[in-house]
Amino acid sequence: MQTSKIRPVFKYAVINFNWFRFVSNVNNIAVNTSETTRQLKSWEEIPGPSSLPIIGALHHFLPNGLLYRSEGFEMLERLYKAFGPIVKLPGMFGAPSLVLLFDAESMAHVLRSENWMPKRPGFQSLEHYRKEYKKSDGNPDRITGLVTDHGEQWKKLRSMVNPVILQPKTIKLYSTILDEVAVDMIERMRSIRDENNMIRGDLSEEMNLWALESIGVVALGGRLNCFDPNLPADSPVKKLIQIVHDIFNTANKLDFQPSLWRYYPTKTYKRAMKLYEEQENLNRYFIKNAMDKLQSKKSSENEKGILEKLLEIDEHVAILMASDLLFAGVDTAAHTIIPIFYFLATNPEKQNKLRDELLSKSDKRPYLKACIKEAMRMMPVVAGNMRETSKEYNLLGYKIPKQTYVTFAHQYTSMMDSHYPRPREYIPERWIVDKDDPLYHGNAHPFAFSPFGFGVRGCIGRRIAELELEAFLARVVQNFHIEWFGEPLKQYQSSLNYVKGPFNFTFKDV
Ligand code: HEM
Repeated sequence: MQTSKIRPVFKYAVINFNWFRFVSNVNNIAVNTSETTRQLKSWEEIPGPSSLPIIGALHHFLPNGLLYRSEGFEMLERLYKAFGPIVKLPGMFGAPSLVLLFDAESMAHVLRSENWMPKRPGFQSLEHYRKEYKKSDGNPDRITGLVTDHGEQWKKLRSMVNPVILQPKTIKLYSTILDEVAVDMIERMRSIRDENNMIRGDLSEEMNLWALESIGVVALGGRLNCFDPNLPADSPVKKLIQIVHDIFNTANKLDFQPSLWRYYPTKTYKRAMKLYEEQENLNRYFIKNAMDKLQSKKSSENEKGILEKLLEIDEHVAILMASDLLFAGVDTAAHTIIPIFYFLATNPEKQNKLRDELLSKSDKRPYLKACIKEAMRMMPVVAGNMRETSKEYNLLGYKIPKQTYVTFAHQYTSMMDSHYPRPREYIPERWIVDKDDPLYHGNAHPFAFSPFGFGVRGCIGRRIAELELEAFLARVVQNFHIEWFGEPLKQYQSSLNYVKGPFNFTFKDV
């Protein structure tokens, strides 16, 4: 029996078959005995892969099993086809189970009902590092970050930083500098192309450099010089990129797959603690440099950026947020832009249409936004989302206990033809056509596609990410005609959906 056959359903604060060590045992939960509740079908009756003692659902991953050699979208498809819109995924090795939803209305019900104090499970090992392993000031109520805090601590932090980070006026401040980053990246791409117009080396590494340089100007208020052609492999920026990537992968093993780290310090646990510490030290280095630069520069009130404004509120909060932005904003943006290139390369008429819009010099760029959205619908970097329920639910006639992990299969629902006609075709037009067009995106359930999450806990970096992607994509399409050859681009799953090479792109000057 190979545990490597256990593949995650989807992740990033998201989903997996096997990760549920910290949820209360569903059997211990008090059951509401109202008339309606009694009529509901029980937990045991929720359809899903059968579970055997101890090994749970592992046998489904073995040859002839339903989920054999499946992962990501394909695994979701098999589960949906076999069991329908609500699926119970049995836990393994004593871990609790989770409920997977393919029904957009049920997703809406849970997400809206949980929107007061939403709990998105995930990254428990990072939470453990920040709250227990470090024990830096012995204060259990100490705020540790948006990714790792829950309840009142999370709410306090989020309400402190929302007015700064979500403020359209503040975000707009970064449009010029993000465009400068994009222009510099175009230069770099030109300089590292080979005679066939392909990027030498690993394109995903290059896109990570672009993403870090972009988020660096936002989180730290200055350039990190990621595009320096002489950057050594052990430079702080390269180290940070590697560490962020390693953390997503290591956290995936600890937080989403069966692991005994809660009971004794496993090898992966020790590696994770080291990684978290290295990341903390690197962040400290970057933040200190940024703060030194700020001190030597006098800025006027209306020029203040995110770091300066957060520093005025609280230095601890400013440092935490800079760290979280550097963590959450690199791989996500890098592995979103590559699929966008891919869909434009494989749909040259759409690429030409986009270029026409960009060259028209109009201030409004609806097709640019539509091209980005459509790629995110088809190949999202975050496959879905999750909430831990704070109360009991009736979902599609089944009783869902309090403290259940409910996961939303957005990667799948955004590809259902009941929501998006011709779902496997890249049609950016669907996001801009009028209501009477059958492709009109408003015909889809509003919760079928949700790349940045939902509500008060939704992605705080959404506007920043959109601005970065728009600035860079515009420059790329203005400068290059992108082509693709060979097999279709594929994703592999870790905490995020990563695209994997070979990256058979050519970037020809237009
Ligand atoms: C295309 C890029 C991105 C995607 C698809 C994405 C997606 C998401 C999603 C799905 C969530 C969970 C939301 C929820 O639970 O409802 C999230 C949370 C978060 N994202 Fe992003 N994100 C992206 C880029 C960024 C960037 C650039 C930053 C930093 C500026 C960022 C910072 C965060 C943070 C800090 C959270 C946690 C928020 C909280 O729990 O309060 N993300 N993101």
